[in-house]
Amino acid sequence: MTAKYVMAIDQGTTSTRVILYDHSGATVGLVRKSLNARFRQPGWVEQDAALIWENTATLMLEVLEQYQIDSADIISIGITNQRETTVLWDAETGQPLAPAIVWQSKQSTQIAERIKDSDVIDTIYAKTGLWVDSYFSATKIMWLMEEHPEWEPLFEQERVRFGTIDTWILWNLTEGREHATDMTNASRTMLFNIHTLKWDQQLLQLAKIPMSCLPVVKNSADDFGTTSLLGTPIPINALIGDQQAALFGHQAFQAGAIKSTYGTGAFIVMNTGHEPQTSKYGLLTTIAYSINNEVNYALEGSIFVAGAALQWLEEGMGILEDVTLSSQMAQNSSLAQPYQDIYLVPAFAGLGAPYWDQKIRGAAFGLTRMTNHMDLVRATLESLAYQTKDVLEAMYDDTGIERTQLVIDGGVAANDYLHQFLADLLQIEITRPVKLEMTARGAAYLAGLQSGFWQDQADLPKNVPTVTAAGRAYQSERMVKQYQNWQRAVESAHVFAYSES
Ligand SMILES: Nc1ncnc2c1ncn2[C@@H]1O[C@H](COP(=O)(O)OP(=O)(O)O)[C@@H](O)[C@H]1O
Ligand SMILES: O=P(O)(O)OC[C@H](O)CO
Repeated sequence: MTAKYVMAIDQGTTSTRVILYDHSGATVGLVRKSLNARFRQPGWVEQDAALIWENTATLMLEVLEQYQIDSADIISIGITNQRETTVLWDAETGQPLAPAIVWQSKQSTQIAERIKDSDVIDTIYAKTGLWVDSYFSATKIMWLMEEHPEWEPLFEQERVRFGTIDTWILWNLTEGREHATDMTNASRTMLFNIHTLKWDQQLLQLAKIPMSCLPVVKNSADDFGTTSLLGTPIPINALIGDQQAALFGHQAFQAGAIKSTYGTGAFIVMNTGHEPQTSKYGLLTTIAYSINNEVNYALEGSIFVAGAALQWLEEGMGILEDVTLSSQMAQNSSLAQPYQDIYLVPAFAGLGAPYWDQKIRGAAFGLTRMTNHMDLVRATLESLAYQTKDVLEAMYDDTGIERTQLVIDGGVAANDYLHQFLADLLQIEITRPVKLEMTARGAAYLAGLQSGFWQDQADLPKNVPTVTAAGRAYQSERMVKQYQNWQRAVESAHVFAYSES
C-alpha cells in the first residue's frame, strides 16, 4: 500500500472539521471552521448551504497545506454529517433554492401535527422507525414546497435536488455531480423504508414529494465517485450520518453496544444487530450502518439540546465567557449542599426522546436570591446527564440489556464536570477517548475499509487512548433524589406549556 492517509469530512451543526488519519489510527491533521445558524423566527434554525460547501472545500485544501501532505497520499475520503438538515437546490444552476433547514428547526411543526392527526402515524413508524416530528427531513421538504409554489415548474422539469448535508457536499465535490446518500442518512428522512431499504412510494405520495428529487441510496461504505478538488483524483468511499459514524468510530459492532455523543445535541445509539428493534418509549429504530448490503440496525434516543445549551449561556445569556470554562464554573458552584439544587430543563426546541414533546419550552426550578451564574452553568451540564439517564432507562427496559459502562464522545464530552457527574448519576464507568472526534473516525474507518486501507473490522486500529470516570458510591443516594427532582421539573414544564392561555 502506498497511500498513507484516509480523510474524514465531519460537517456538524456547530462546525465543520476535516481530519486525516494514518493506518495506526493516529490523527495526523485536523482543521476546523465554525458555522453560524440564523434564528429568523422563534424556533427556526437555518444555515447557509453554499457556505457549508465553501467551508468544506476550504478546509480540505487547508489541511493538506497546513500539515504538508501530498494529495497522492490520501487513499479515500469519508463524509459524515449533521443529519436530517435539508437542502433543496437547482441542478442547473447548482444554487440552493433556500437556506438549509437545520434538524432542530421548527418551521414544519404544524405539518407534523397535521400528519399526527391523520391515521398514518403507525404506518410511518412501522415503515421508517420514526415518530412523526418536524425533526425529520420529510416535513421540512413539505414545508419548503408549500411555502414556494413558484418552484413547481422546476419540480416538473426535474431540476430540483433534495439532499441531507452528505448529499449536498458529495454533489458539489464530485466531477460527475453524484446525487447519492447512504442508508443511515436516508433513514432519517421519514421517506425511507428501513425494511425494504428503498424510498417508500406510499410515503412519497402522502407527502407529495416527487421521487425525481431524491438521491440514490447506497451502503455507508460504497463507491460514491471521485473528486479532483485536491489535485489527484480521490475516491469518496463512505457517507454516514454523524451519530451512526460515532458508533462505528467506537467500534461498537456487537448487538447491545452503545455510545452517547454530546455535540450540539446529544444522541445515544445502541447497535441492535441485523434485526430492527422497536421501542415502547419513543426511541427511534434506525439504521446503524450498512456494508456490502448487510445492514446493522440501532435504537436511538435523540436529545435536541446539549452543547447548544452551553452556547445559549455564552451567546444568549452572556453568563459564560467561554464554554471551555464551564467545567470549572460548575465545580465552583455554591450549591454544594443537597436540597439546594436547581434544575434547568433545556427544552429550547421541545424535548426529544423519550418525551417527544414539541410544545414544551425551557424552564428553571429552585432559584433563590443566592443562585448565581455558576449555579446555572452547573444545572445546564447536569441536565445533559439527566436526559441521558432518561434515554438509558428506556433503552434498558426496551432491550433488557443492563449496562456497566458507557462510552461518550463529542465536543461537550471534554467537560470534566459532566464526565464525573454522568458517572455518579448512572453509577457506572464512563469512558471517553482522549481525542473526542469519534464521528470523523467512524467515517474514516468506513472509507478505509471500502478502499482496502484496512482489510476488515478486525484490522481497524486498536487501543485508542481513553479516560474513564467511575461512579462514586457515596453520591448514589443523593443522585436518586436529584433525578426524581429532574423528573418533577420536566413534568412541571410540560404542564406549564399545555396550560398557556
Ligand atoms: N469544554 C466544553 N464543555 C462544554 N461544552 C463544550 C466544551 N467544548 C465544546 N463544547 C460544546 O461542544 C459543542 C460542539 O461539539 P461538536 O461535537 O464539535 O458539535 P457538532 O458536531 O454539533 O458541530 C458546542 O456546542 C460547544 O458549546
Ligand atoms: O451536530 P450534532 O453533532 O449535534 O449532530 C446532529 C445530529 O446528527 C442531528 O440528528
